[in-house]
Amino acid sequence: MLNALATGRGSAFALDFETSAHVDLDDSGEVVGEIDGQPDADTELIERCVSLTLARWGDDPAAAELPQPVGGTVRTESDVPTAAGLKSSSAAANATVLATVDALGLAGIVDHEAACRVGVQAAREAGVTVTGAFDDASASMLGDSPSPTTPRTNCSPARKWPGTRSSGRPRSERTRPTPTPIAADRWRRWPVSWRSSPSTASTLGR
Ligand SMILES: Nc1ncnc2c1ncn2[C@@H]1O[C@H](COP(=O)(O)OP(=O)(O)OP(=O)(O)O)[C@@H](O)[C@H]1O
Ligand SMILES: O=C(O)C1=C[C@@H](O)[C@@H](O)[C@H](O)C1
Repeated sequence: MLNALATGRGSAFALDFETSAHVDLDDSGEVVGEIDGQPDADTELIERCVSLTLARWGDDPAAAELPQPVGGTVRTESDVPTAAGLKSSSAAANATVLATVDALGLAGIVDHEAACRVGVQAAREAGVTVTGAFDDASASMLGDSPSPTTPRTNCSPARKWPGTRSSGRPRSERTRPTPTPIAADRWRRWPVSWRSSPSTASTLGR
């Protein structure tokens, strides 16, 4: 294991903890997140994961027809302890992106590496990573049974995608680490795998 904070390059391995996400799409025009057992926790990361995934693949010709204006709910459950140096956020982001892909009817079509990158982007935007933590995210997504799929990278950004609004306390009152400014850099390619049930996806902890 190598921490990427010093050089921007790191490595990580998966632990046998499970994180699950359940996504339901609706016509609310907003994405509302919930973390099981943590009513005051910050849900911005998982909401951004849903929104970015919809923006990336919602217009894919193979995607299910979406409600308009598209929104939804996302709920995570996790065995990964938070704030323990185990990057629970990477597992939550991965599970949420995959559950959203599943809700779009694109499970098995969307490339797992690309899905992982969307979670990393959401983590950057939510301010829960310094480097992007692609090492942690890819270790979580990879698990123990790689299952490569055909890359599908083209989609149109023409549709208006949902913003985010969380239930519960105002953001200012919720528990959240101080965001750290990050430098823009490039993600590396990495094979990943995942397993899921309809609209629900699980990933391993780092
Ligand atoms: N299970 C989860 N579901 C949804 N969001 C989560 C989950 N775990 C973490 N997050 C989001 O990520 C943020 C940071 O989580 P955490 O404090 O565990 O830090 P981390 O960066 O994931 O890990 P580390 O402990 O290695 O620093 C949380 O405030 C929350 O917004
Ligand atoms: O947020 C980050 O950029 C990182 C966090 C830690 O988990 C590190 O282990 C990782 O390499 C990078």
